Amino acid sequence: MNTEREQIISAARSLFQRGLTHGSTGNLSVRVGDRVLVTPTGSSLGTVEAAELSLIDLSGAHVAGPKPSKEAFLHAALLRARPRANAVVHTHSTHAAAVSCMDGLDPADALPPLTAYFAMRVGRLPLLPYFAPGDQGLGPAAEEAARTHSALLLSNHGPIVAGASLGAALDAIEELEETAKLFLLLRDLPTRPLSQEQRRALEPSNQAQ
Ligand SMILES: O=C(O)[C@@H](O)C(=O)COP(=O)(O)O
Ligand SMILES: [Zn+2]
Repeated sequence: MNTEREQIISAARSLFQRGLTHGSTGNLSVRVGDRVLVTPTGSSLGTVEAAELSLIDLSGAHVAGPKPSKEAFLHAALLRARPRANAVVHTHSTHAAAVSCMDGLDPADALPPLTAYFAMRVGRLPLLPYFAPGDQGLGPAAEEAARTHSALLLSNHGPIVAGASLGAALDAIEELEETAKLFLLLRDLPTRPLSQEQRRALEPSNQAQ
């Protein structure tokens, strides 16, 4: 059984090696009791090591290790809002980041349910207002939205997703990225998303993640 530290490093490498994060963007966290292990600020997910992870509490306060991600407060907000979630992943994956910059999106439902897998793994995707990275002013809106949604899109930035496990959060953020890609590919074509009834039949219950 991998430790939480090893799980974070394995997920970080996987995201980086597949181009889902670049440079020193993105951050990951895993709940450990009433503490949270989170990647340190300024680190590359391609090279960060298990011994370099930071520990915060659920208020977002730094407890031990190097200075945590500047988004530690957001990770803590999602974990507070979703007591059954145990992991949070944030990336700047290209297609989701592109959608986060588009004008005219429905802020309550930023991507249509193009596929069943999106409806199952992501559900509805709120678009949160723009705040500079690390601006704690985003915390209350993120916490409120996360009570009823496991995935959020940060305007002009990228997605952040909570899951019951790190594997579940990765599945969901990867599905969000693939659906953003489909959405951009299909922009000039007539498309037929799932109906509201088809969508509702597949959406995760808020309690399940
Ligand atoms: O976009 C940003 O600057 C952050 O949201 C980010 O992705 C990386 O920040 P750190 O985790 O503080 O390195
Ligand atoms: Zn970011």
